[in-house]
Amino acid sequence: MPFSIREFEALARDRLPRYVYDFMAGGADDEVTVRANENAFARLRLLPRVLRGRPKRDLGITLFGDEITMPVVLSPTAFHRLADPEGELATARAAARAGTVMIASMASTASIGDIAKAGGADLALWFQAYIQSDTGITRTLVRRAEDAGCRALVVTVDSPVFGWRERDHRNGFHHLPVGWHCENMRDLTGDGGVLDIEMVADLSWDHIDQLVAMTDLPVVLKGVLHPDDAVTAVDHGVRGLLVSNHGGRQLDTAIATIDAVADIAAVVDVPVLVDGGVRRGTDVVKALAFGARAVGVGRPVLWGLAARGEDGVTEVLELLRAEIDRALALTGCASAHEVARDLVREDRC
Ligand SMILES: Cc1cc2nc3c(=O)[nH]c(=O)nc-3n(C[C@H](O)[C@H](O)[C@H](O)COP(=O)(O)O)c2cc1C
Ligand SMILES: O=C(O)C(=O)c1ccccc1
Repeated sequence: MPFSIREFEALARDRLPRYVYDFMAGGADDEVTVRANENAFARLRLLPRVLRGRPKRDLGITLFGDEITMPVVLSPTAFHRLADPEGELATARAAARAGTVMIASMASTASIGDIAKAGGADLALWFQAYIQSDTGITRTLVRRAEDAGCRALVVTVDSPVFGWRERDHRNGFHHLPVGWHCENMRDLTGDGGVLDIEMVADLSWDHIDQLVAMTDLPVVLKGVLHPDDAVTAVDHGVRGLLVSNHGGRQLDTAIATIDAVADIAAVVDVPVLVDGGVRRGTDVVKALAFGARAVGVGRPVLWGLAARGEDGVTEVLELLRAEIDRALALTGCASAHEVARDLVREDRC
């Protein structure tokens, strides 16, 4: 069994067709931000406390009333069937087993209803949506998420247009293999077809007002990086923020997310999550120190899924759990809530 997420990535790379690995690993333009997300974690150094007498650690946290067993959620990623034949159904089972949140992508290769069934009653399932230009379509997607028992709605706002992914262009990867579809986009117009997901360039805060009014589910904005946008979001009824640069797949040279999260957590009272470049338990502790309630992982889940299916996702999540537990012990913290800002220092060199 691999000993680290890095080793899972190597296994996945060996197993996947080149164009699939490139789609998953790659990002926009020169991939500066893909690398920056990971490098920014490495640049931060921990300043541990000693002799605080803690027999064991509590990794649990609460999100919108649901208790989850560790401060790690599965960020939404498209097309899990490219990684494993069971696709999102395997991911949902692994998330349920781990006792954490799965954020299912609108671009899933299984429908939100089928994902909910696979995960079972214990899975805290959230749905990620791109707001569509036709409000009726957006409303239908929201109803499907509600009917599936989703506990929150995550609206991705960093994608008014699609990022320029050079690897995909080089590989000619623009569509799913024949016969596979974004199952959430089926039967939206009454003709039994599957709609393409639109990136909508004129999205505005009005759309967020509309969406918040459309549902009783808590709305989380994904892709906020500027503290002023975070404050505005809360003013518009948004109940949580996922600080994200889409894993470096949208705006290249965007700030590393761990460098953005503290300034956002400082100005809002809602739960703040962060994703991008989390590969070790120590990364999670750094995010908690900067005020995040939890982190999201995108690619690590895909590496587990590609390497060993459902068990691979479980192994990735359990590796992270063990690493977080060890990092908490070694920094002198008894729980996720005890991680204080002064545990992290910028590296001086
Ligand atoms: C292959 C792939 C597909 C993704 N698809 C989506 C998506 O459908 N919706 C979305 O909001 N974010 C999507 N993302 C972004 C992730 O939710 C997340 O922000 C990012 O992967 C976090 O960085 P990490 O991969 O370094 O953990 C995708 C990321 C990857 C790598
Ligand atoms: O690849 C992505 O990052 C992504 O967000 C996406 C969205 C819709 C369809 C396919 C991929």
